[in-house]
Amino acid sequence: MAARTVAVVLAGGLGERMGAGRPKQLIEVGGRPILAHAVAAFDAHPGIDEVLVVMAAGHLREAGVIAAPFRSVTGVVEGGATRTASTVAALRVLEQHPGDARVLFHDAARPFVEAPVIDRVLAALDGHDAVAVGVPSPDTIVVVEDGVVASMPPRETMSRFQTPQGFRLGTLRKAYELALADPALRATDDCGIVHRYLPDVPIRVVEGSERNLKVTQPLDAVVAEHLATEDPP
Ligand SMILES: Nc1ccn([C@@H]2O[C@H](COP(=O)(O)OP(=O)(O)OP(=O)(O)O)[C@@H](O)[C@H]2O)c(=O)n1
Ligand SMILES: C[C@](O)(CO)[C@H](O)COP(=O)(O)O
Repeated sequence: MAARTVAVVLAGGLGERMGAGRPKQLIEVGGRPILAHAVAAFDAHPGIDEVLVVMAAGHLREAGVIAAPFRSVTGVVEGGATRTASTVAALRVLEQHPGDARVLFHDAARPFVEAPVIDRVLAALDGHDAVAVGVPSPDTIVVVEDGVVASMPPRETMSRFQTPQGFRLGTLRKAYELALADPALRATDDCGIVHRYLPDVPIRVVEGSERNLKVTQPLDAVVAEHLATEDPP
């Protein structure tokens, strides 16, 4: 199979912090589900060949209906109990793709990812096997241990990670192979897996966007509704 560029939209979570009684990616903002916004961003991007949706168990039919209008969606598959397990489910579906394929993992909970951010990730994958998206932190970030400050990294070195995170598929496969053999595996994202298990692989960080927020708690849904209805910048 020729190397393609695949966007995986991770929608396998249950949205417990949102407390909406159903996965937050099914909630509507600006008149359509959060999941539809995220899928639409990749479907419309000329650099993306296909989109794979990973959905929470019990909600595949609903996700299928949402994904149906998008021509580049090639599948809606069931996720796992953790974000990491949902990525593994996607990697299984992508088994036939060659190692030099480009794959972008995006949180369905980030409905307003913009084309320039996707452009930057794709461009950086020409020179790097792993790419993250980050924005500067307006707050001072500290490491807290046992309720006291253990260290205060210089703020200008701090970046808040967003998605999509991009990889050459072979590199991500290798990182996950090592991760899955580790009984102490814990990670909040796919770059975390590469950083921990393939520490010699540089992870290029490109500029994200403040609009690319992750809808996590009820206040985020209010902000998202506002962003969905305001005029584009
Ligand atoms: N088992 C999981 C958990 C999370 N995700 C996805 O990873 C993204 C970021 O996760 P998060 O914001 O934590 O979503 P939830 O897990 O749904 O939220 P919560 O932790 O509040 O339950 C979301 O798009 C979510 O659907 C996933 O695909 N599979
Ligand atoms: C991948 C991520 O969005 C980067 O900020 C974040 O780590 C996801 O964390 P979550 O706990 O699954 O929301």
